[in-house]
Amino acid sequence: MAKLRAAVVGATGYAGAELVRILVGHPDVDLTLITSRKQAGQDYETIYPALKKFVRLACADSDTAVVAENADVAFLALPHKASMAMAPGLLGAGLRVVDLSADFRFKNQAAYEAHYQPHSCAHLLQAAVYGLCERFANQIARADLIGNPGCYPTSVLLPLLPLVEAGLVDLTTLVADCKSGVSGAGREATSTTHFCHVNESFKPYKVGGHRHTPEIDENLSIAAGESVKITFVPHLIPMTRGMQSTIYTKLSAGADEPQVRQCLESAYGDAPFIRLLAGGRAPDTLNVRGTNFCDIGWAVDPGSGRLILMSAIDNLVKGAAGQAVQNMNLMFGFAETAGLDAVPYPL
Ligand SMILES: NC(=O)C1=CN([C@@H]2O[C@H](COP(=O)(O)OP(=O)(O)OC[C@H]3O[C@@H](n4cnc5c(N)ncnc54)[C@H](OP(=O)(O)O)[C@@H]3O)[C@@H](O)[C@H]2O)C=CC1
Ligand SMILES: CC(=O)N[C@@H](CCC(=O)OP(=O)(O)O)C(=O)O
Repeated sequence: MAKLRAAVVGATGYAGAELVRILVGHPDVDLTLITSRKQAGQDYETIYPALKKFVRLACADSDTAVVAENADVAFLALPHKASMAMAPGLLGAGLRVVDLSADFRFKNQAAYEAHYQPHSCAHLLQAAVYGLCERFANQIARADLIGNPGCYPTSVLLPLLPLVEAGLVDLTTLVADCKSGVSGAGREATSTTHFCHVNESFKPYKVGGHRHTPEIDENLSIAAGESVKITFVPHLIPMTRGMQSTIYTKLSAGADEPQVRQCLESAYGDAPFIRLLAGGRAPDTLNVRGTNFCDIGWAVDPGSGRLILMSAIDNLVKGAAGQAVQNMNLMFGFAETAGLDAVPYPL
């Protein structure tokens, strides 16, 4: 049977490179096209030498018509705004699209526009499916356009959504304290992501105004059936990849730890990429590095009675490219783990 033809648009960026790495090892996919504007014409192995002997493609320019001719599915690993300029043309040509930017993550256009920019194809927002695979697999399977979730929202929503749906947590007391490796900021160094600024340093950023807050709020609110506002504080940590989120909340009246455990087990017992760590064990970014796993731990603090949820993902994999490929697997009826089943490094 012919393999599915896949294109990675923005293949020279960090999320794009991770997509290329995963897709060249995918049993059901032929990676037919990789693109970049600035590095068009350049052999990929000269850009990412680690992939020599695995990728024998040169970058094509990021042109909608060329992508449409050469692929059945397109991954848009582009900045916000660039994705919404390309997606309608690709959909119109019959491709299915997984967009890694925020352009198709929101149902609420006003919320998107308040934190990003005016939307140029807002008519697609309702048809697009939020690609949080463990929660929306049925809708994803039928979707032509996926808004792949942000890395921080993935790490916060996976532990929290089942508990919110079950009414186990007090929605007025949610706090998410999250840390990301520097690759989350993309390939272009800035004055705040430069080695000298990040090395041996640790700090919160965009406090009270990060664009992932409305994305988290929208999904918590849908799950709760009422407006929910979380306090979310991101931090930059001096490592290349990895994301750790610690979430604090009061339990609802009468709720306890065994109910929390049962709720998470019933939500994720069969989920191939969620690993539940019972007994207060803390997830560690080391254990998910390069993998599509989300490790989740929890504990009830005996003093305050607060529930503490903890999650660890690789921001480039479960937080971006891995989840994007998992979405493609669900859309095309492949095994959910296809291309994503490499065994993690134990250290
Ligand atoms: N890094 C991460 O951990 C995560 C990233 N994401 C999302 O994935 C997307 C890509 O992120 P990331 O890989 O980090 O970003 P990078 O800056 O590393 O890469 C961006 C890519 O897009 C191309 N590009 C940039 N501007 C444009 C444009 N205007 N039109 C067409 N192509 C363009 C670049 O190549 P060229 O300029 O040569 O065309 C490059 O290949 C973003 O939307 C990001 O929010 C999501 C979750 C996590
Ligand atoms: C460390 C760092 O800078 N992280 C990025 C978020 C990562 C990401 O790419 O998120 P989107 O998919 O929504 O763009 C940030 O805080 O903006």
